[in-house]
Amino acid sequence: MTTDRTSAGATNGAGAGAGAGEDSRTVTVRVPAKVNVQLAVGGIRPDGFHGLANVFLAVSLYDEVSATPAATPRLTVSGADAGQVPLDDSNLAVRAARALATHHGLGESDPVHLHLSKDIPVAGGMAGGSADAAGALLACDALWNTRTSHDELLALCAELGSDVPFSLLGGAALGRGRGELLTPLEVGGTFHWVFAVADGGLSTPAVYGECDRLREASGGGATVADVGEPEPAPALLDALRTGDATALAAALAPHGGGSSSNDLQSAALSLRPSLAATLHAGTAAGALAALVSGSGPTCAFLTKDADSAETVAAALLASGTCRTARRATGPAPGATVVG
Ligand SMILES: C[C@](O)(CO)[C@H](O)COP(=O)(O)OP(=O)(O)OC[C@H]1O[C@@H](n2ccc(N)nc2=O)[C@H](O)[C@@H]1O
Ligand SMILES: Nc1ncnc2c1ncn2[C@@H]1O[C@H](COP(=O)(O)OP(=O)(O)OP(=O)(O)O)[C@@H](O)[C@H]1O
Repeated sequence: MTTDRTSAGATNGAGAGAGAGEDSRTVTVRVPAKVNVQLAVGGIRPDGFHGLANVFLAVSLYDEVSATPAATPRLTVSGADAGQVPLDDSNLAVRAARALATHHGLGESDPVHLHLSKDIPVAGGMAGGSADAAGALLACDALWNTRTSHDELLALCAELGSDVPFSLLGGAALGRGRGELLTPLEVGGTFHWVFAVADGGLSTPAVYGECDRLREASGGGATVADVGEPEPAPALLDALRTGDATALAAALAPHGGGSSSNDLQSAALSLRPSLAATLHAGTAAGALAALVSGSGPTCAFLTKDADSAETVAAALLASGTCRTARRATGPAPGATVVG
């Protein structure tokens, strides 16, 4: 079911611009979801974030963000998960538009109607809110003709959230720091994925907190000193560079069994034990590898090709272990103006 929700006063500024009426000048930006093919989580830093070696891959599930001049600020959202998206000032797209306006000293003089057409699962570990933030930045920059440089846009993205710079960049990249310091990665082919979307989301801070709790309980500690510097796996980077799905699958489960290149996987499973059945259903149907996407609860399945992806998606749906199964390929381009 598609819902369309509206909020008045939810975008940049509170008042009407001088005579500005809603008009037909709309800029639309398409932004991809992500899967973390590796998420090596270090210790807690003094600022409360975790140091990461975060290998991002953008995949072909997209949100679209449209910005239109309006008499008063507005935010509307459509899509199957629209009911779960906040319409107030906490919405990341609203925060992004405000951040850009402030950066250019525009104040509240150019109210916009932001519309989010959501196809990325909400609170699913696929950076949906981050995609909307990156999309709103690019759309408002084009609408306001503020000509923000790529580096300035990346800096604004980093202020909005750790995943937001990658949503702007797309493709594949290694994220250091808290995930915001990006180095683009070469990818030698197209990878086919299936994403099993769960009922209900998981909170990202709660999953990081559970990761710390599990580490402390096993005697490993949770600070930088205890955990050490996270590093990307050379075999995983090689598999991306050569476009070799079988080699990438091996790197996603480096020690066989239930091991995962995603250090948050055991925390997501601890908070949502039913995900074990989802992971099992996909591998039993022939997926090359299965892992939790980022902080979850979406589960990601790497498949040999498009036909295998179709088989795995059908089996996941039939298993009753997920709400829906979506097919996608990666890498996908980053935030792009489409209209
Ligand atoms: C799990 C991932 O999606 C993997 O890409 C990201 O690390 C999360 O990125 P995000 O959703 O953009 O997260 P942010 O909005 O920056 O941070 C939300 C919360 O997640 C936790 N957080 C996030 C990133 C990070 N490197 N360490 C953390 O501990 C912190 O509790 C933080 O307050
Ligand atoms: N534009 C937005 N779209 C979706 N959620 C948003 C948005 N803005 C703010 N949020 C809030 O952010 C929370 C996380 O949503 P999001 O879809 O970004 O999760 P996620 O994909 O798990 O994030 P990540 O993978 O970056 O950790 C939601 O529960 C919602 O309250």
